[in-house]
Amino acid sequence: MRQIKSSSPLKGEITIPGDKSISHRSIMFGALAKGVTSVRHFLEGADCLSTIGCFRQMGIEIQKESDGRILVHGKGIRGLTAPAATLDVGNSGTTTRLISGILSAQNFTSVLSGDASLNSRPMGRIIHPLSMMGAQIKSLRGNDCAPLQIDGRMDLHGIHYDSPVASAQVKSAILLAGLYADRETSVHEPALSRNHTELMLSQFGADLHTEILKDGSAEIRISPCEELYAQDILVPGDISSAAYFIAAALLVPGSEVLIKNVGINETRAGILKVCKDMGADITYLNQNQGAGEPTADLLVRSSSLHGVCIEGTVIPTLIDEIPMIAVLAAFAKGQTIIRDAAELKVKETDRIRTVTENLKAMGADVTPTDDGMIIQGGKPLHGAEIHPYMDHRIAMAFAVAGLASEGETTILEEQCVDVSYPGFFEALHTLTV
Ligand SMILES: O=C(O)C1=C[C@@H](OP(=O)(O)O)[C@@H](O)[C@H](O)C1
Ligand SMILES: C=C(OP(=O)(O)O)C(=O)O
Repeated sequence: MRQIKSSSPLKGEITIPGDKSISHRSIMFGALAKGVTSVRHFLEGADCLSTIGCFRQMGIEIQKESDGRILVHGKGIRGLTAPAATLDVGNSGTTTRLISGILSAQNFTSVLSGDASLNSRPMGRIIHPLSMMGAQIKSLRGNDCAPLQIDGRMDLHGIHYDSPVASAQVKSAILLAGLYADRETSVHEPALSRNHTELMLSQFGADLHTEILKDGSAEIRISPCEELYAQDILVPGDISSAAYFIAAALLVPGSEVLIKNVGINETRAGILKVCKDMGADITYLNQNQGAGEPTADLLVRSSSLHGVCIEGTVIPTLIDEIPMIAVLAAFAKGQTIIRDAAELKVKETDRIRTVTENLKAMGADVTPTDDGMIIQGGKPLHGAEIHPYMDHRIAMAFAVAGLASEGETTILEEQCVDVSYPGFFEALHTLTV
């Protein structure tokens, strides 16, 4: 457990660990490519280590160099070998869903299983479209959750799938299976979800096209692929992790923090737009197009915030940041409404419940709804005992809430932050002394 006290101004600069979504993909696509993929600024969080563990179990050599680079010795698109044991996907939804697309097309059987949270998250959303492609996937407990048994097939068909959710994990699972299909595969999603798979797979040599339709929905097409080719990847800082420092600097009066080299891909940067709409003082410096993913340094100064309405196509671009945004809203003047965010219910926890329960414990006026929450901001918050229920994003969002509240806040299960940000509390501490 970790004690957090109300803080003096945050000052200084910080470099954020690598993006979790991009780190996962660098290992997966590197494993399927011909040659050695080098990954700089890889996130060594528990989720990405689960991905590394799974590919090692399938015969891929992955090593860390003394300069910190991760080298993935890819064996080509058909080079994976049958794992001797169950693949341990830990707490990671991204590992589970993306790898399922790949495993559906292998010439071996595999079983995937994770921790209690992971094994209760919905997998029907990938079982259904992958089965349409001819995949053989069984939920071993018959509840559409992991453990999953995947009997790989070499004869997948290309399909068109109209996805009911804007989910990069669903989209990516289908596109990855589509690499191996007999014809083009396409996915339509109600709003464009994070597009790291499309950007990085193209860089590795796959043929992908994205079309944004008039109503804001998106269609992504992929052609079957003979071979992918190893790449040098530089992973940008994770905007989802930067979110905690952006919020801390905004909330604690007198703060000024420079957050270096943050990924600002439009399909991820919704939090920046929302913060600006709330009145935040954030300046972009050193903008860089870099290796396919745009980055910037963010200069954040404490600001007086006001409530906003967050809904529609912006939701997928900030879905993991909603716990932090809800805390910001509790400190902002006036009402904030978050809607169209029912996906929050199927993350590591039901984040509508865990966010509203913990905000209430700190004295906030918040009402959960079916697809979000309504927050009457501006009441002073007080310290409380915070229950993350092992959800890393809840632990970090409420540590920041504690910095801006009266008295002492206790974050239980502090170690859960290791899923996406090992060293988070120490990093926060360096800015508050
Ligand atoms: O593809 C990815 O890397 C991710 C997609 C999102 O999940 P969904 O696709 O379920 O929305 C996000 O919440 C998760 O943290 C990472
Ligand atoms: C939802 C998350 O991750 P995943 O789905 O990969 O477990 C997250 O990191 O907030």
